Amino acid sequence: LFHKQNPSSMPPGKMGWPIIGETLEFLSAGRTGRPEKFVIDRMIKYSPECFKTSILGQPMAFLCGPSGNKFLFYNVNKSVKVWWPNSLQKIFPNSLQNDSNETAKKVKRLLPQFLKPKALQRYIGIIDAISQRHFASKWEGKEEIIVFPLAKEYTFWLACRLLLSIEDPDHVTRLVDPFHLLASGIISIPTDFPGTPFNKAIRAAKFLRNEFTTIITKKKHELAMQMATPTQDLLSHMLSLVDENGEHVLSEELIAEAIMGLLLAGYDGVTSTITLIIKYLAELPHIYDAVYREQLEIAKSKAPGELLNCKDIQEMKYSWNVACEVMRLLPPSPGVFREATNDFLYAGFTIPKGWKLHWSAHSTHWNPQYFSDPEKFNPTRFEGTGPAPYTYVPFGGGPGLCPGREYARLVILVFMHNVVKRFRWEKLLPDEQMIVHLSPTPAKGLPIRLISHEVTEKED
Ligand code: HEM
Repeated sequence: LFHKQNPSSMPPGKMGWPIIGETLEFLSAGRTGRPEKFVIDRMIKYSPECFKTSILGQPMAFLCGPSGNKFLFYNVNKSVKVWWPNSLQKIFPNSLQNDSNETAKKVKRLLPQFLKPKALQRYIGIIDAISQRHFASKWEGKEEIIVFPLAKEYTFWLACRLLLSIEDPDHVTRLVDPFHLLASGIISIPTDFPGTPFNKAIRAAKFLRNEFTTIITKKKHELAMQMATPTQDLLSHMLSLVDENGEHVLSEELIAEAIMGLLLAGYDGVTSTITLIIKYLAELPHIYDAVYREQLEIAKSKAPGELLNCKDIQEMKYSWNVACEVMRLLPPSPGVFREATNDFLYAGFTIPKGWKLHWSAHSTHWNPQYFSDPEKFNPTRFEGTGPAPYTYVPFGGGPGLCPGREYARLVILVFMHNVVKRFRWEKLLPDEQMIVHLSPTPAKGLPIRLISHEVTEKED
């Protein structure tokens, strides 16, 4: 399929306007909450395997279907390399995604050590404790809340604790807004004038870089004084790495950049998934009931005050299938970009060197060939052997598979446990639209009315 032949035709498709290409169509499909339409419409019109377009200032080929996904997962550093939009490269000049950077490679190799299931097990109790504190201070006693900003707080709070051991609420609050500005400026048209999302993101990145440098210096001091341990959080882990000569492996600058990248990678996707779980559970009472039953069993098995553990998480099978179905319908990460490092043929089409490539989870997640009635919410799709290989790809695949997926799973499941244990809820805006910029978000942040189980039980 992918071997070299005589130059063949370019992929079918439209390059759109000069420079902006089809960027506006791409962004507006997201803005109206139907990002999959950009991909699926073109697959139908041009080819189910590959089409060309021009977005974010670049000629680009979308490789579609399971074979497109697989090709892009496995050919990194062969026919393709990782590429991020120019906006991201300007915000993160030392990004971990820059594969030519040797030290970045070291950080990448280190991440799985901290983020693998075994290493994360010891944090389940902490995640539960923080989650309970979050519900006690932000949800309980309220009749109406807006979910998205609270989900952001929860996710960011946890990341600050698990990656950096920051516990002071004022400190977390000081970081959260710049962080959101950074996240929203990443996929934007890179015009650097005061007031543009891109400009705000660059300024936020500068502020956060300074903050993290201060945190790193403090942590270094604590480690030296044995007031912190190397395993207490990811930062301590990174700071404690020394080579055979006793020299520190990672520079402080790179650690600051790595932490920022990690917070960013983990923050948006998890926040979006949690918010959308609340949305779907409000819309689908039978799904809510099944999740509630599963979580209630686990809650009943615990002694008062006992925190969740690894075994409890294993019991949350149905809840995880629900989360997976949410990520199928509205993938938190819109897919990833690559760049062709030489001319090659794909599915009989010529892809020229320098062209950007994109795999989009929508090309399979919304394809009836792999997911029957794709628009239907059906968590049972994930039972048994589950979806066919390379069709369900919210976390990517192959060597670049997201190293944070287990972390995401724990944070999402602990949240589901604590929320259904306490409440039912109703959407206050039944027709609230979705917007997809980086990750999908309800346009008004998902305002809901909370109904506490205690109240319902008393009324019964
Ligand atoms: C629902 C939540 C999440 C989703 C949907 C998600 C999705 C993804 C995807 C699609 C990729 C790209 C794979 C590729 O290049 O082909 C990725 C990479 C990455 N993710 Fe996640 N992610 C999530 C949460 C997290 C969390 C919580 C962390 C960290 C704690 C994290 C850290 C990373 C890192 C460091 C990479 C880059 C890996 C590399 O370049 O080798 N992610 N993620």
